[in-house]
Amino acid sequence: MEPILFYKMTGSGNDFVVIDNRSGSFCADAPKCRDFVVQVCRRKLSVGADGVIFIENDPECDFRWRFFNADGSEAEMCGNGARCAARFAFLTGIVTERDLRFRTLAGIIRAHVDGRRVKVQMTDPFDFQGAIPLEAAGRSVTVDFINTGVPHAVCFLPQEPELEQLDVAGMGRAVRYHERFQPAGTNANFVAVLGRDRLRIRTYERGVEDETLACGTGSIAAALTAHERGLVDVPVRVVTQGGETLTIHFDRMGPGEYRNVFLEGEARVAYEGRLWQETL
Ligand SMILES: N[C@H](CCC[C@H](N)C(=O)O)C(=O)O
Repeated sequence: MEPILFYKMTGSGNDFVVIDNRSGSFCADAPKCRDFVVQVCRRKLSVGADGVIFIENDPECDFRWRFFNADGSEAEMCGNGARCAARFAFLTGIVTERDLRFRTLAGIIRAHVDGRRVKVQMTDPFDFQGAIPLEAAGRSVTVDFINTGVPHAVCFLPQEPELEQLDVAGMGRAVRYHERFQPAGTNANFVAVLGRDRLRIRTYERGVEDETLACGTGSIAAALTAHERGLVDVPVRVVTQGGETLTIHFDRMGPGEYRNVFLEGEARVAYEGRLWQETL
């Protein structure tokens, strides 16, 4: 069978296989698509990634996408993936303008591509819930919750050293699967406030089922809930586990109500690949 062409991209350490699927040859058969994603995301056994992005035709927008986590689950949105998708479309000539729009399950995303830096306007966050008490992994914690395209729980820690030492995989899994957030589950973010303009974050991602080096929608959730608590001003810079900083702009419209949410950071191409079927 023909090798499959793809770009391997990283949005601040959140890494993705990006495929031009305007021919429609993927995703038509959901179980096959899910199996393909799971196989290709296996590190050391195939390309390895946190997720797969398929770019497809759309009647109104420049394109539409379908986003899949490494476990094969399809997610409504991915902030870092959106930045990679926008740059991929510009680099491969799917779009010719630096300002573009694409359709996702969460809604339409606008993006501006400026070299490696990409700024995306997110869909409006919703379902803010403040100060939820939880028993997780044997600890009593309090989390805020907001949906920034996908569901996010945010736990603020008093000091950065506690964040560095935290068992994010263990605590994250306990929050992600907590009954309070079923059936959809949630991503789990652990945050330390570094200043009125900066946060430090570590994220356990639903669908990757582990800590990732960055999470765009999680960084937004942390910025919005920190602002709701009066801990930061706009814009908020979020220092991710991979060391890169994401910048988040937004307007607060009222208690737990945010609009005009923008996520900005680098989206890089690691390599262009030809995927051989034998690793699937
Ligand atoms: N794992 C997330 C989707 C990807 C979110 C993250 N990679 C981002 O950059 O927003 C979920 O299933 O809810």
